[in-house]
Amino acid sequence: LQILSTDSSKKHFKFDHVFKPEDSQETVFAQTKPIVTSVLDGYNVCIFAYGQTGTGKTFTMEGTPDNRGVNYKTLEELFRSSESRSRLMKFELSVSMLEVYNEKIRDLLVDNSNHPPKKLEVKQSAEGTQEVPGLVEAQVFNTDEVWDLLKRGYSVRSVGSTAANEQSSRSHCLLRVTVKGENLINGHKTRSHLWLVDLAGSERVGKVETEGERLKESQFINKSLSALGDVIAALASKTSHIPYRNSKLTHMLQNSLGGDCKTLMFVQISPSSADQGETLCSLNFASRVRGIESGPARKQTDVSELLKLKQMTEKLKQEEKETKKLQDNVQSLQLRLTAREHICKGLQDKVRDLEFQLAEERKTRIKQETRALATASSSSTTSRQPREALPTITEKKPPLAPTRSMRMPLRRITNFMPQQQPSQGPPAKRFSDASQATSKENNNNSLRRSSLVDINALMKPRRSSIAFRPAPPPLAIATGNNKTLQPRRRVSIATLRPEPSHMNMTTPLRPPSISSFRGGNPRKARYSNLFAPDRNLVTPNAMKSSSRFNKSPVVGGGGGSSWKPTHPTVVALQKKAVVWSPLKFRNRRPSFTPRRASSVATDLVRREQ
Ligand SMILES: Nc1ncnc2c1ncn2[C@@H]1O[C@H](COP(=O)(O)OP(=O)(O)OP(=O)(O)O)[C@@H](O)[C@H]1O
Repeated sequence: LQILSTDSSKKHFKFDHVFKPEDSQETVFAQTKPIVTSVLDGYNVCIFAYGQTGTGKTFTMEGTPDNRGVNYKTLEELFRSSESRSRLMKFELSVSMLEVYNEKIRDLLVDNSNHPPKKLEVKQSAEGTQEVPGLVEAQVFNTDEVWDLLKRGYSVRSVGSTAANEQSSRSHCLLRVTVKGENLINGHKTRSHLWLVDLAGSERVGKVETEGERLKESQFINKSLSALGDVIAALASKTSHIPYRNSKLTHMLQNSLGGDCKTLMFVQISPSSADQGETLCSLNFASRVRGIESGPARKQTDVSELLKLKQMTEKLKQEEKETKKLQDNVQSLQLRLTAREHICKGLQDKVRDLEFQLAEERKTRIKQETRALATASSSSTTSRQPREALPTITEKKPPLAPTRSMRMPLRRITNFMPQQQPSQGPPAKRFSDASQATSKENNNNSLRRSSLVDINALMKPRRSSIAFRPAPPPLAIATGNNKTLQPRRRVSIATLRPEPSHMNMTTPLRPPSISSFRGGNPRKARYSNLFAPDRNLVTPNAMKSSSRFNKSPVVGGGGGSSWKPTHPTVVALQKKAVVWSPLKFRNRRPSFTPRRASSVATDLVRREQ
């Protein structure tokens, strides 16, 4: 492009394409179409129009209903191209419209007539791109919807009348087309943006004679365009710091200006020589933009999907770690449970064995007891004098000289065999109690009666029909302990109560006359002699004429006031061992027949003497 100045100087500018005044919208878009369709391939694309106010930027981008501009034709081409690739790719198109008016972002697709405009800010997303949270993003499926949206946005755009343009754009208008593509073959997804920017016209405040609100708008417009120029200069000079955030416009177009996107800029100039200076400024600015060497464009994958996949992968790894940890815990618990079950099984087996052993022992014990009972029963039938009771008698021997309380009626102690009854306490206990009672010589009669009653009650069930001398324990015999024989001496006291008609038996105090023995039954006489005490050995009780033995009433007797012995009494005292021979009682009643053990005892007594 060659600019002829008034001073005949020429300035040459080199651009990719120079459109002539007669070129149509189709001609302009024909040069634009290759780059806008790059958005379908996953590239970010930015197209913006820069130039002096009133030079046709809005006409180029928006166009008129009868002569539609790049915006509409771009979307029209995107729908057509996506349709042609529908076998390989699936696309979703959505549109956003906003304007930067006096350094404020306003959503053009929101009806703000009834409500104050919502404040929007530029934010950097996690993917590193600049986003405007809250901005309406309307999905479109055909060109009619696109045209309706564009008309609605254009209608609310801030437009004012200036000296240079009756419908001057007082803001930067930005149309953002978001394309989401998915490769139907390999599943690869892309998400890219196409920015179509109609910049507010640069203008010289003094020349356009702006004032008031228009002047303020012009100042913001020039400030933002100056920030855009600084960013372009920085990018061209490849400085380390790019001042994108000096204005909302440059901040929002950060990725489109200096990133890995494809950028196209229209520069509208005025053919009027009067606008030569503005034209040269615009051409110089465009020349700097053209000189920017940005990196190669890069296809934009769907970063959101990538981030989701990355997050899912990390979450999956974390869950795998937790799962492995839980599995280890479960395995450990299973091992512990198995060990516990083993221990429990061992204990159950032991309990079962013990129960079985206990049952066997119970059976054996029942058998032994049954056998013992049978044996005891059989022995009791043959002899009602169980030997089990003998040790009790021998161990608990009564005193030699029983006291008054201990003394039993002679008739009562005759012919009984004390037996041990655990339920009533051992008889020795009674004797022991009685021995304690004997330490008190002056017991009253009531105590004596109670003792007698107890003894009678104790001895009543053991009453035997025979006089019996039990054998001493074998151990006592072996050791020669003579004391084991003393209980025999106590039991050896026997009272014979002959029939009133046969007074053949006598006591030492009342010796029978020889004539009476001779005239009577010789057997009884001999038996009486056996129990006759030694005349030289007499117990104190027996020596007393007033002995209580003589005065003791006859149990079950006639109940006379003064008792007199009506029959002779034979007393075998303990100092006088009674010796008899079994042969002498061979023909007697079985109850009078002494046992072999008794004979042994007798022999021992004899040796003792
Ligand atoms: N190539 C063109 N063919 C026919 N008319 C045009 C052409 N370019 C611009 N115009 C007309 O010129 C007038 C101003 O154009 P436009 O509003 O597009 O300028 P602008 O650069 O957007 O101005 P501003 O910056 O103030 O908005 C409009 O009426 C428009 O119809």
